Amino acid sequence: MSAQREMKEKNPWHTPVTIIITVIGVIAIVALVTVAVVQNRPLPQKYKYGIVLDAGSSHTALYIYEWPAEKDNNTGRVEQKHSCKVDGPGISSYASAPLKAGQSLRECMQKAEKWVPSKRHHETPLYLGATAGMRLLNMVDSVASEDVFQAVKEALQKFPFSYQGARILSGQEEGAFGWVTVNYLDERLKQGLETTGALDLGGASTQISFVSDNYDGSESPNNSVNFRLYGNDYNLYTHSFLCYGKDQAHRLKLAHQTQSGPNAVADPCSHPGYNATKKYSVLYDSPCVSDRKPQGAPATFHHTGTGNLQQCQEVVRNVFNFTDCKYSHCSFNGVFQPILQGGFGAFSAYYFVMDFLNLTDTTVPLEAVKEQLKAYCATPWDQIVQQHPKAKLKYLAEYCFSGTYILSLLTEGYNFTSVTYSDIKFIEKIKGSDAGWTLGYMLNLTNMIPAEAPDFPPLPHAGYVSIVTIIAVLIFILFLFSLRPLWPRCSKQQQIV
Ligand SMILES: Nc1ncnc2c1ncn2[C@@H]1O[C@H](COP(=O)(O)OP(=O)(O)O)[C@@H](O)[C@H]1O
Ligand SMILES: [Ca+2]
Repeated sequence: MSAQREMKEKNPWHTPVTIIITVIGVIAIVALVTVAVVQNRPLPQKYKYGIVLDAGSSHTALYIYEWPAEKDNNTGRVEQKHSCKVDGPGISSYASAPLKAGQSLRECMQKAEKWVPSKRHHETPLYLGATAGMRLLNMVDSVASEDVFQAVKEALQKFPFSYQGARILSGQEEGAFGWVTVNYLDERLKQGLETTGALDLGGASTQISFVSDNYDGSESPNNSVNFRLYGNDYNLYTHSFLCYGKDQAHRLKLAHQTQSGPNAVADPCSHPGYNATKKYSVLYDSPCVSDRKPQGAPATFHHTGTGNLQQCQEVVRNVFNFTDCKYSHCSFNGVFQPILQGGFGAFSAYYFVMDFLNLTDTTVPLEAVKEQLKAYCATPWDQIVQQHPKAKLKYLAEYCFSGTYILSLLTEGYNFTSVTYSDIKFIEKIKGSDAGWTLGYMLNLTNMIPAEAPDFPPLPHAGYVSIVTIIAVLIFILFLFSLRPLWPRCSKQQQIV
């Protein structure tokens, strides 16, 4: 008993000085770590929002983007929170009833009011960008185009958001912002990685945008767009082909086919058994084809299908002009294009069509892709309708053409080969956000991509707290050791006991 008491008395941890020092030390460390944690704890996340309406030639879609409030101009954190497809056709189809263009947007706008927290409504920027459908309407009837914009503007201003305007994007903007979106979402811009090219297929126009080491902008400066993003300079090649979206290209092809016999078209790009009566006035109601209307054409023509891929490829080829090129390299129609470089993301109708045809896998050799398409085109129309009861008939009637057009555009138009075909990825979304020009457009207009690389804190929060804790504990241990002369000597006695 007495030996135990003696040992207790001699144990350094039981002397009043060391007990007090230890308690104070522990309290100090706990306080230090608590301050470090509390001071640097991420605040409850607050978000900001932005809304972009994509007024395409075939339809309008609304996108709501969201990003953490305190990191406006920082990293790749803007995400698509919600999208809404407007019912009905694109706004350019309302040329003769502009008010309806405005009304058509109401439903999606009301949904947007619910998605964006009401206290953020007034600071949420709202943009509408129109693409090739309105470019074409503006070309043939600029008054009608103004009326549509006026109606759209009045409809949008009724909502509590911060309306920032509605306008037609140039083809270059459409191409360049699609490229920004793809590379922003992939975090290639922030990390300064090699960028991905962007291929966008719409209904009325199509865009190709990429960075090539062989292009400095001097040859055909109209195709050049320069960006400085996160401290890197990009010299982007971009071109938009008006009338080469898949709906206008379909008109170009039909217009060409009706030249030879205006009463009937036996179309190798339509399925065997397909049969429809079409109006010339509808076919030629577009500046892309209006100059090709045959003299004295009847009011209608019979459109029937023969389902032959090889012949379809031949008629599709006719929509491109490969003859004159005054540059070192051209794609088609005498348009300059540098040598293709790097990977490409192909989105919008590229994806819709190739996904429907089960052809999004580009590791499948091009020849095998064509074989599959050949079999699809040759399938009788009634069988196609039966197999896809839910698909829209208008789309269904054109997937054979659309697939053929896509392959022809990529290989004969842009010069992808059976080797470089696998550099293309058919994509719909990247990390939950749709690929398209809208995100890039908003990032640009809100200055959300800085020209210079942002400064990052040297350590993440968890690393900072751990280091502070370890250093505090080490200092405390060192302190205890510095008090060693005060420690009673007990170890020998413990051994004796
Ligand atoms: N499910 C689908 N299947 C096939 N094509 C589709 C589908 N959804 C949309 N599309 C097509 O995608 C294209 C979208 O083009 P859009 O953005 O409206 O025109 P633009 O960009 O030329 O102004 C249209 O040709 C439309 O028909
Ligand atoms: Ca589009």
